[in-house]
Amino acid sequence: MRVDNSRDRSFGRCTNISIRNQSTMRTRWQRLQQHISSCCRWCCSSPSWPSGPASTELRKRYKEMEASYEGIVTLQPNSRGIDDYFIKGPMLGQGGFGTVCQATPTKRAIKAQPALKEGKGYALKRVKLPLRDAEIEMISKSLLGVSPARMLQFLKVIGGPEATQQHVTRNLLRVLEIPHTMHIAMDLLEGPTLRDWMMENKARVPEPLAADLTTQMLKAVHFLHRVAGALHRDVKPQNFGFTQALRQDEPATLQLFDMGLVYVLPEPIVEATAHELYALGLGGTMHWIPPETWAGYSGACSDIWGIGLILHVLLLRQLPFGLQYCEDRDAVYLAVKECGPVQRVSGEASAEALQLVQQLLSKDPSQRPSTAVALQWPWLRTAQASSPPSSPSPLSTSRRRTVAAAAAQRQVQLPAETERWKERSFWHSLMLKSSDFWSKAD
Ligand SMILES: Nc1ncnc2c1ncn2[C@@H]1O[C@H](COP(=O)(O)OP(=O)(O)OP(=O)(O)O)[C@@H](O)[C@H]1O
Repeated sequence: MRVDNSRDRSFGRCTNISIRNQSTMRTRWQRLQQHISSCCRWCCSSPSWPSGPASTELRKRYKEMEASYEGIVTLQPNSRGIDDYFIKGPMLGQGGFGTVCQATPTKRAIKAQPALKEGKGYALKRVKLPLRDAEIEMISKSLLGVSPARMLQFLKVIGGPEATQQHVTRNLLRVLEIPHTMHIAMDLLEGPTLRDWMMENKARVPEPLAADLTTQMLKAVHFLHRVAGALHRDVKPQNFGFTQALRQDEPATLQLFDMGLVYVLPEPIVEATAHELYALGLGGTMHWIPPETWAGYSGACSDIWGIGLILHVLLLRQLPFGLQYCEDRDAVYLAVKECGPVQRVSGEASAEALQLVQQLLSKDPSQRPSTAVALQWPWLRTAQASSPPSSPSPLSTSRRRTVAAAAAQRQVQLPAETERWKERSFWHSLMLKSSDFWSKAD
């Protein structure tokens, strides 16, 4: 069914946007929202796997996929554990949903997934699965919503070599430790996250570099939409990372990682579907959620909003719409709901750069350029051609990121108590995790 946006006029003009009717999914999602806050309190105190339909289906799906894809392993209780597959190293980071450590694959892991290389370091994310069936249904919404064949297609794309070329961190092996843990082995990002880099570099980013980073982010999202056929739903600086430690005068490669909220679509996005919205409910990280997602809808154009916000921060060192003043969910919701066009701050960025920011941050998602259109934006080309290639300045701390190094960077960079509240809350918004949002949800 195609409908206009009349169901929620408060979010502005959304004419000509088709919304796929997924009413059953929506009802299910609304029901599941009651459980969202408890997602952050997943625990594995009970040794038994829940026996409801969603968990049975999930296990069945994994078993089916394991049989035809080397990127999946399921481990039964009392059989082998993750330690038979990876030798764990230092912690790399902790998100709201998982902890990530460095790890090298054992022969067994390489046998399971030959793309893993002996002696090479990978990032291993450990996610505790919920024990309640409703929560399993919620986090597996995407997995259970498409056919196993389609899901396999998606996993193969994000585990394949093209992902690396297209600025997406490869997900190589998923190990489901029944009953309670999922491990995901990814390529290791050796440089800082974009958030850590932005926090260390206080100056505004020169336009050629901002254009280069924006192009890389757009390419990543374009690949996810058009080739992998999925929506990311959590585009923010915390989810982009540099593949290598940053060095003066060396170009830096940015990659999109953290597929935790990814929604796999039945088919890849094409230009004709780039503005379709799907009733997926509310999801993402507070300050980075676009207007239509607050109203329960997301589409490819919703991922564009996050890139617009990042570009705004790169160019102007602040979030638009007064978002940096917003400390809670209601304030963020109101700021986005009431937002108008991005204001031009004269002298701070070129008119051409601001024009792209304004388009990416159109309140009406149908007015946002698709990734294909944005990648052709004249400013992205002219800005990069206008000066010799610039590179992001290296961070002062350790080249290889470890939790200690990242924490040290943050400690050094977080503004002191005496500094303005505005700036403190801006940095605070960059530190938020998607789970912080949910834990504060009603
Ligand atoms: N491939 C990787 N290479 C290096 N470090 C990584 C990698 N993936 C994740 N990390 C580190 O682990 C941290 C947490 O990872 P991730 O963002 O995937 O967790 P999350 O629980 O989904 O987070 P969030 O709650 O923000 O969505 C990241 O901020 C990053 O520092």
